[in-house]
Amino acid sequence: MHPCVRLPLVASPVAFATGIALGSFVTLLLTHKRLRRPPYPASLLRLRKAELTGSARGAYFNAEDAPEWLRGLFFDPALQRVLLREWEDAAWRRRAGWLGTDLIHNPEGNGVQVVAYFWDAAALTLTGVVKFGPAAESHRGLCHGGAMTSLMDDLCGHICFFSSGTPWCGATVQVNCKLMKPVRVGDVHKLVGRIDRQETKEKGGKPLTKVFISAELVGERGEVFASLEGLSIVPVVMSTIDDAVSKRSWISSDGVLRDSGWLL
Ligand SMILES: CCCCCCCCCCCCCC(=O)SCCNC(=O)CCNC(=O)[C@H](O)C(C)(C)COP(=O)(O)OP(=O)(O)OC[C@H]1O[C@@H](n2cnc3c(N)ncnc32)[C@H](O)[C@@H]1OP(=O)(O)O
Repeated sequence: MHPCVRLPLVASPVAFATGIALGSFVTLLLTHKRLRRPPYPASLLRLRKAELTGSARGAYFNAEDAPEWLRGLFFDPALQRVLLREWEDAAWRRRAGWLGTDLIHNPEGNGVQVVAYFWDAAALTLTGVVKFGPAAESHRGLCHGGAMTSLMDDLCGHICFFSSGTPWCGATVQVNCKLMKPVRVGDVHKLVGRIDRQETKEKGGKPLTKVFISAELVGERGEVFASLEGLSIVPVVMSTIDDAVSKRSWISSDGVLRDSGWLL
């Protein structure tokens, strides 16, 4: 056979191997690039609180989305804006092992929503902007009492975590909620909670702290719609998964309290 005729037979395994090598190289490059890509949305890792004013800036709820009477929270220097990655970044939330959407912090939700939390570390006070959507309805045009109770449970858990250096350090064990006025679908109210006192004692050779929490859901004219007397206990290990997400810590800078999940 003429050597020219045999050439493709010899060349094809070489071309095949070269293709494989090239393909692997490109895949490696892409993977490497993906691993090195800054966390999404990258801007949320860098922005100072004062810059979180408009939706173009990244967070799903900002000063310009808030009613006038609550806008000051976004600019109060005593308050840190809380940005947890699992609330803001749905793709990361799925990748990191969450199974669904947060009952209270779902950007796409239309039930009861805390759309922004602000932490005052000196006063141990947590303030939230709360929206009540149509999925929270029970009586015609009015919200379900469970919407207010879920809200209070969320505050109780978070106030305990924000006041501590590590996440998932405790558990809410009591949410005693007083429902005082009907909340209308479409209302936007302010939630204010605080740590009233803490009692530490020894249990099984280890310290156990009871954190007593109170809170109110208030309207624009100061009317109280619901109140809370809550109790959390610390430490309690709630997560059964031992990974980097479970070991997150707080990053406090430029008026923002972020979880270290933004770095994962
Ligand atoms: C940096 C990144 C951060 C990310 C943060 C994400 C945040 C997400 C936040 C999400 C937040 C969302 C919302 C959420 O939070 S979601 C979590 C909702 N909470 C739960 O699911 C808790 C369920 N309960 C339990 O699992 C157990 O009860 C635990 C494990 C907590 C305690 O069982 P354990 O067997 O270990 O303890 P113990 O029974 O010896 O009790 C110890 C002490 O406590 C007292 N006690 C107990 N229960 C009650 C009670 N009901 N009322 C009054 N007191 C109570 C008890 O009398 C005793 O005191 P004393 O009698 O010795 O004086």
